[in-house]
Amino acid sequence: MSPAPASASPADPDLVRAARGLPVSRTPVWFMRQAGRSLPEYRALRAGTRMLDACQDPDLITEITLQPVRRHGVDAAIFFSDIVLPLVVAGVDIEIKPGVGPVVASPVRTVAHVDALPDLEPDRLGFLQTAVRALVAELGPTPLIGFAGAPFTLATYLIEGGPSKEHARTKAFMYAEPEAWSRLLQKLSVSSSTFLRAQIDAGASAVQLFDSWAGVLSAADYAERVLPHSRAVFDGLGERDVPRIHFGVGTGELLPLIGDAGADVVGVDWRVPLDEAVRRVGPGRSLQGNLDPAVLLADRATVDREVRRVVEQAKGARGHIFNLGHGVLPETDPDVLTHVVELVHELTAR
Ligand SMILES: Cc1c2[nH]c(c1CCC(=O)O)Cc1[nH]c(c(CCC(=O)O)c1C)Cc1[nH]c(c(CCC(=O)O)c1C)Cc1[nH]c(c(C)c1CCC(=O)O)C2
Repeated sequence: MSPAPASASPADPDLVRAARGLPVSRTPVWFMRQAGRSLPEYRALRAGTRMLDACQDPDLITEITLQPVRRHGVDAAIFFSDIVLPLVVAGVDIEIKPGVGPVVASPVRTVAHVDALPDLEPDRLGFLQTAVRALVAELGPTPLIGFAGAPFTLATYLIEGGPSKEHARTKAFMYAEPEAWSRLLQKLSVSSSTFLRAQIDAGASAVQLFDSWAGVLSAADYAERVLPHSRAVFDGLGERDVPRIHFGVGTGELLPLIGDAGADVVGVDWRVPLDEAVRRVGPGRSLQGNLDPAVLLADRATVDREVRRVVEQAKGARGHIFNLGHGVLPETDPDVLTHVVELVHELTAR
């Protein structure tokens, strides 16, 4: 029996319809890192609370997730959390240092370290499901995007012990210990899948898998040593019929492959124009992106010109979700974000 076609009803939000290549009333817009330091109300709410504590407090999660929806009128909320949270909940000692990023107390450097990594017990995610349910009730028709980190990007933090530019230790481990590498990525795929399932089962309408640092790999290494594990994350969602978005930075050479992980939507950074991305990604998938976040720091005429260019270059895509090519920079003026949402809606109203 062939699988049932992806279902969608006219009542589905534009984000879900664009992800499936169906007609929309206007191009949906949201921003990676829309909740966060560009918003004074976020900085006020976070004052005195550590990032990973905030990520485990249902009231804070709910309020922080809603802030950008209220302020900007974006077409989706993204669950406030972090890609390392499933590891933290499982018991791995990780801190998110302000201005640095995730720092791991005991990096994974040996086969024994891999085998000692704790599994994520789904019943530890009650706080997350409480927050998702509260959010879905508050959001009404606005969809909530759930997310997780992809196995490769999570492995870079575990192996390097923190953020890194070259990811040399990660690659060295991948080449030197192929079996342990595969076991590590397999463990991470299970935990990311568990994290996504918890969000979908509590009411998330779409999911995004962040493989932020996959762009440091050659296409051959990505295809052989990474992609199967990202695919396992999506496969682990089973019959849950929500659109799947897959994104990484600097993935120009990987665009023909990334969709094969099982994505309905491929996220593109600012390096590859969307008309070229359509050719590289191929048919049957929508695109998300790809305004350079730094453009938002420029003058209004430049912002408008670049927004128009992105909208124009997306015209050949099966569906388009407007976003930045990576996260909102903390120094961004939030009024510019609101303006971009209005402009995209105005330019694409049908
Ligand atoms: C690589 C990665 C991380 N975390 C994440 C990724 C993948 C996305 C990407 O490529 O940017 C994912 C993430 N992190 C956060 C979100 C929330 C949802 C959203 O996009 O609005 C999401 C989707 C909140 C956050 N995650 C983090 C913040 C800032 C914490 C603070 O407010 O002090 C937020 C709002 C911390 C974090 N966490 C991470 C980094 C590099 C940092 C920045 C450290 C810093 O510069 O201070 C790891």
